[in-house]
Amino acid sequence: MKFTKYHALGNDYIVIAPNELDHDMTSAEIKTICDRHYGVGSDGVLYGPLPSASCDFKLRIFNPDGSEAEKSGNGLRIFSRYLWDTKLVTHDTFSIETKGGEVKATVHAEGKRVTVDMGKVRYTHGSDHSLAIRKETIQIADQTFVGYRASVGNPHFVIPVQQLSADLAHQYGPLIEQDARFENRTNVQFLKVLDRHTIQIEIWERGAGYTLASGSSSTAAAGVACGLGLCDEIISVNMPGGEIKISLDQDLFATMQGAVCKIANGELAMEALEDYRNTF
Ligand SMILES: N[C@@H](CCC[C@H](N)C(=O)O)C(=O)O
Repeated sequence: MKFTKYHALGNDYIVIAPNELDHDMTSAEIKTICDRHYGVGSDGVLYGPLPSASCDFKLRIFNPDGSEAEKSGNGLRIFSRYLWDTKLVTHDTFSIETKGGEVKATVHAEGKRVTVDMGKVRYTHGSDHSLAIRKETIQIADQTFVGYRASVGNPHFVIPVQQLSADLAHQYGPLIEQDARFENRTNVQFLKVLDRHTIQIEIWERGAGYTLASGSSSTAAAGVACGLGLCDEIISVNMPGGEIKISLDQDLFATMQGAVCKIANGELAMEALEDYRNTF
């Protein structure tokens, strides 16, 4: 099965075209492909392009635990680069349908940089999209955190802190992701505001774990920083893997721009997709 691997600031994805398989990918296959010992290893699988009734292309996004995500900012930039590299697009701007909404993508510099209109940041995980930003106190193990829900199609819980560390994400991220108050689990960001145009985040991704960067997390964190009146509309988001630029308009429609790098074209042996772990 042919695949292409890319990373966006260290957030790595494997792109698989639907015609590489004679069936829909199973969750066990996705888990194996993403496994860093038994598979190729990645923070997720991008399955597409699929036909779309409303957009130029449709994309399905899978987490390494086999669950399906509504949206992925880095995933969308990577998929746009893949469309460019494989010459499936002949112009710079095109539309992509995801489970979490339709987006417009624009490639620059031969796809090495991509801009995606991520849609509106909403301060809820639910269907009431008119909600104002709302503080939530959450008790996790020995700690009390104050955070804010946000969604750009997929759910996020953003926690502003004074002292930011990767340990916070590693230690509390998995517990917050699985907390019963989040009906569909959540992505988690610890946020430090550096100035009115710069924030720094540490990320725990739903279904993936600690990642070096995340586009939807950057968008959600910038939306919360802006909603709290701590930042203006143009925000640089610093993460361990690098920087993403977010622009928000007055209605909180977000545009994200960042880098994409190709790692490899490859061919996965079908043997790896069999339940290899149970055979010895
Ligand atoms: N890395 C992504 C987010 C991927 C999806 C996420 N884990 C979820 O389940 O919502 C990004 O760059 O946005």
